[in-house]
Amino acid sequence: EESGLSPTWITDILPSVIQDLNRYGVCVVDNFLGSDKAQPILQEVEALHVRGLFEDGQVVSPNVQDQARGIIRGDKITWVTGNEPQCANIRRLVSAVDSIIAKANHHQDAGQLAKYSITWRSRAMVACYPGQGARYVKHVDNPDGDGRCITAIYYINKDWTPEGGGVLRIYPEGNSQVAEIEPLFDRMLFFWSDRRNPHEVLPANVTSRYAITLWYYDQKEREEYLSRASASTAST
Ligand SMILES: O=C(O)CCC(=O)Nc1cc2ccccc2cn1
Ligand SMILES: [Mn+2]
Repeated sequence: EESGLSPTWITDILPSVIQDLNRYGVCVVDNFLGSDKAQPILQEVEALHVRGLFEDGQVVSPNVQDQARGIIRGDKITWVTGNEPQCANIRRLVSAVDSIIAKANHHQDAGQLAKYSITWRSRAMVACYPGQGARYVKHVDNPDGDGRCITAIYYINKDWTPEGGGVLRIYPEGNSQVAEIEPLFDRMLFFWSDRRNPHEVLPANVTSRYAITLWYYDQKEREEYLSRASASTAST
């Protein structure tokens, strides 16, 4: 794949990613990279963890009512660009996801994806839920138009069982169906980042529930958000 051409597997899964996002707002791809490529990614993440690079997520919410509810998220996170020396395999994952998102965005049958121009993405957020019931309360990733249009989450939990917990529950807007996504090894998940997909992480019992998240930005929404933000700081 280093030739820069997208591997055939990327073009093969593209239609189902586009179709599922348009139809359900959510898309799950199992055996995304194949275990021989997924395993080294897990090892890099475990190495980051062993080296103590994970910090507590936002342990207590800035606003009071959330504080009254106690911890709103129990994840520990670290951000990587993928260019760090020990993250070569994470970088391969990131470039594979970049390629899928770019091709889907420009595909002639992109549907709702066509209204976005996805020109930017976040760094990779590597998260670990340390077990003992760690969870993330129901929330929307992008409730107020900060530019994020697609959330991409890659799970790397070997031999996951229901007792392990840590299921991602998505409540697709306008749909009575709740989606329960098990954080399985080498599973890739895409969903719209806005209010269409409130979601929560149910209490995790396994020692470490790992996931790598990327957020993709729509250029127009991002620029409008930044100009609003700068206008508000200018006026203060
Ligand atoms: O790991 C999963 O299955 C998803 C967890 C999740 O929703 N994480 C998450 C993490 C976030 C960190 C900072 C700001 C917003 C955030 C929104 N969501
Ligand atoms: Mn989220």
